[in-house]
Amino acid sequence: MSRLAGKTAIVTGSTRGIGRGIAVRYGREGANVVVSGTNAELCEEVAESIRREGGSAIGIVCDVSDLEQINRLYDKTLERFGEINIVVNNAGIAVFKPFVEVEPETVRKIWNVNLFGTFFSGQRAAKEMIRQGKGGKIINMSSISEEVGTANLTQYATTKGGIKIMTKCMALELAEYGINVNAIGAGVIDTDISMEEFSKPGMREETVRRIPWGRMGEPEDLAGTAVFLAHEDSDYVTGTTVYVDGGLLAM
Ligand SMILES: NC(=O)C1=CN([C@@H]2O[C@H](COP(=O)(O)OP(=O)(O)OC[C@H]3O[C@@H](n4cnc5c(N)ncnc54)[C@H](O)[C@@H]3O)[C@@H](O)[C@H]2O)C=CC1
Ligand SMILES: C[C@H](O)[C@@H]1OC(=O)[C@H](O)[C@@H]1O
Repeated sequence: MSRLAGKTAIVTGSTRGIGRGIAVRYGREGANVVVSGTNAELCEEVAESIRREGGSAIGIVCDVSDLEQINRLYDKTLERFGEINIVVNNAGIAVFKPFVEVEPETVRKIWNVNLFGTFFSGQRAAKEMIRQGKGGKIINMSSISEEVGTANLTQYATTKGGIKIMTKCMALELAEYGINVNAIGAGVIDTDISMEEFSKPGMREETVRRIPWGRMGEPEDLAGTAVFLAHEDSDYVTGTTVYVDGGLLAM
């Protein structure tokens, strides 16, 4: 289980949920992992949990909606590990609200984290990978929401649709450098992002009822795909979304 030995991976928004699951798995696969998020203590806590298992990890604070902090994340990673081979642009937020009610500040905030953050972290990743001249792997966290509409999530789904086409355009531009750019299209995963929504009466049961696999996903359900897209086994895969959704999109 050392499929990523010798590689350095940044995972944005990895203090909990899906990002944490990916960071922990990357640690088990031998990568140097940079755990990142807006809370310094939590970054260090997750990095420490990876080190306790024998992995290599550090925590670096980064709010991905701030370009200066993105640049600091990459500078510090290079300072510590010398190279960046894998970047998972996972940080994301969602607010459930009807289209006709959602306020401009909320929309701006979501677009800044989900779109601006993914775009400019990806841009810096690409610049470093081109400079290093060894290719690289960029993985953007998307959703089934890039493909199907969801009521009350227009402000969020718009960002995932954007990430879908961003992934394709980046893949085209970066192919000549041997840099793969792909997305993971997650289904409904049991994390804090939708905790409030799923605590409404009947919501969880109704959602699970629609999932062919019969349960919501767990962060661990995505980790294997994240390893595949970070590994040379996926060298001929680029510009696409791999859906991990328990069959939701098959309906
Ligand atoms: N849970 C789900 O059902 C699905 C989630 N996703 C996506 O997966 C990604 C991770 O979400 P979850 O783990 O589910 O949610 P979560 O809320 O548990 O985790 C989100 C992570 O992003 C971090 N984050 C938030 N704002 C940030 C910022 N400005 N800068 C840096 N980090 C920030 C949070 O601290 C947290 O670590 C998101 O991009 C989300 O859109 C996609 C499809 C389904
Ligand atoms: C925020 C949603 O509950 C979550 O995010 C997604 O992208 C999925 O479609 C889930 O519904």
